[in-house]
Amino acid sequence: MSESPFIEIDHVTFGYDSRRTILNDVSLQFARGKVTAVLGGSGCGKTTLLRLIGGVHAPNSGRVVFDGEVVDAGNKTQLFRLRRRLGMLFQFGALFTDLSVFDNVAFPLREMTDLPEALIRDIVLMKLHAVGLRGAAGLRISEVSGGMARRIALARAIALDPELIMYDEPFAGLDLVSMGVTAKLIRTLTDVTGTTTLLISHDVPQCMAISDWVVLLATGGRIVAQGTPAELMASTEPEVRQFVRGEPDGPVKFHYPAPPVAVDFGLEASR
Ligand SMILES: Nc1ncnc2c1ncn2[C@@H]1O[C@H](COP(=O)(O)OP(=O)(O)OP(=O)(O)O)[C@@H](O)[C@H]1O
Repeated sequence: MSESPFIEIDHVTFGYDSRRTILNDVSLQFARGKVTAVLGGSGCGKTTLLRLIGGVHAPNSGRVVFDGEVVDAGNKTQLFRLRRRLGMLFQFGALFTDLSVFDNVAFPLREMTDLPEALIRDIVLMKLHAVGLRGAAGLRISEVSGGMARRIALARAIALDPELIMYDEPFAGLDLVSMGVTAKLIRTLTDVTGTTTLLISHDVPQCMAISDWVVLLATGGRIVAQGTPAELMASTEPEVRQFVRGEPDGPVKFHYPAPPVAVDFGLEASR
């Protein structure tokens, strides 16, 4: 990577408590202006990684570097400044259901800036236009489909023109068409605005289709592999193949270690 990365995870170890390490000596880089996807099974620490980047938690050791600045989870002034540069699309959108589409997108602008309402209106309509939903501004959230809700959440995430956008499971719960629309939108927004995009997901095909770089993560934050989608799809490494093809069994076993079936069902004396 020639240019300095926008985000650097530098030998980070983290656990929510002392009993269990969630990320163990993880080092990763997220390139400027690119879409990077972090793929991995449930519980391997993807969301935790986003929380560390956002300064919600501090690593036990190692550093998170945000555009050259070490993130200090204890420094409120710094966090406020950095979070102003960060857009976040939460799992399932997390929209305010009692507000209109317009007010959901306007929310961060009203909370974080002193812009006059007339300007806020123009920005909100522009952002909704970018996701194809300017015409839906007056609807209530209860009146929109799941796919539309995801796009509204996207419009809200880009309201403040962030330099980094982090998407937590942007495809979860969507039908195939809405998934494709959302994926294409993430790619287009990155290209048009030059943001750095970080995407965490279980969805291999969508991530492969829109990412510049893909990281495969396993339990403990172990990096199984990383590379361009083409490199990973062509890999002959058994664990990578299992991952990208979604095969139920391979180096990662379907069965959690257990005694033989015959022993558990009393068909054979335990050894
Ligand atoms: N606030 C918390 N306190 C304690 N443990 C937590 C907390 N949040 C997550 N964990 C645990 O940390 C591990 C990693 O969780 P994380 O949400 O980062 O995984 P993930 O890869 O994003 O999973 P998923 O794909 O299911 O969202 C899990 O075992 C989870 O139970």
